[in-house]
Amino acid sequence: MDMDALKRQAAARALEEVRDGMKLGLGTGSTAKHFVELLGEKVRAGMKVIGVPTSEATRADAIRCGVPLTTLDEIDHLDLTIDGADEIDPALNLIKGGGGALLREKIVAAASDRMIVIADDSKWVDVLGRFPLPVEVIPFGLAATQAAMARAFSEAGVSGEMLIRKGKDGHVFVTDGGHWIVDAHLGRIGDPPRLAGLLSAIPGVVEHGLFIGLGSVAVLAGAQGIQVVERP
Ligand SMILES: O=C[C@H](O)[C@H](O)[C@H](O)COP(=O)(O)O
Repeated sequence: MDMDALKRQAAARALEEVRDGMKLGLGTGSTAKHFVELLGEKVRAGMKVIGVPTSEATRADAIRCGVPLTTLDEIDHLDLTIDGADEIDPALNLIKGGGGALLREKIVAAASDRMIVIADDSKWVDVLGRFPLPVEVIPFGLAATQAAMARAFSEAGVSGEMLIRKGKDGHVFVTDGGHWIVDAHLGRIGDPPRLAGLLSAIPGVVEHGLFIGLGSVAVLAGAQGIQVVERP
């Protein structure tokens, strides 16, 4: 089965957790897009839900699929967020932000009672870090911020190249919040909560792609079927 079919299966399984009347966080990326499309079918069949999108791309998808939207200014609490991930470890720590939406994704996940992470099972890893860690930064003082990041990496026992993300057009990638992303190629992150804390303490870092204690359940689709893993 191709990867896209697995992503859709994970999205369909997560949709079974959605109840009438729920306030939902809508994730970003190719897996979350399947969820929004399937949710749109339910809405057209009469289900009443309202969603908060985690990116301008998801906002456009949700509108196209007829999913009613609101914002975290109108409501301050969500029942459930469904989102993809770039890597998931057995503690359900995540790396997110491959699509650049980590900041809004984390704000929305943190405002939710539960977060279901949907993915094909290639995202499941023993140790996070093979996927470059996205760190959203303020362009002002970038060299100083990167130096502080290097110190944080060293304190957390990791190291690796930091690359400023470029878009397909070759220009610096700019997030929905107007910031830049540094992708840190760390290889192996032995202690994700420690690194998360160190990065969060750097003034020029707006947010990082380590999601610690936010994922409640992972729905993983693979050749052998669907696996549902609860956070230990
Ligand atoms: O910024 C993007 C998000 O964190 C995505 O959820 C993540 O990159 C996974 O995306 P995909 O489902 O396309 O692999």
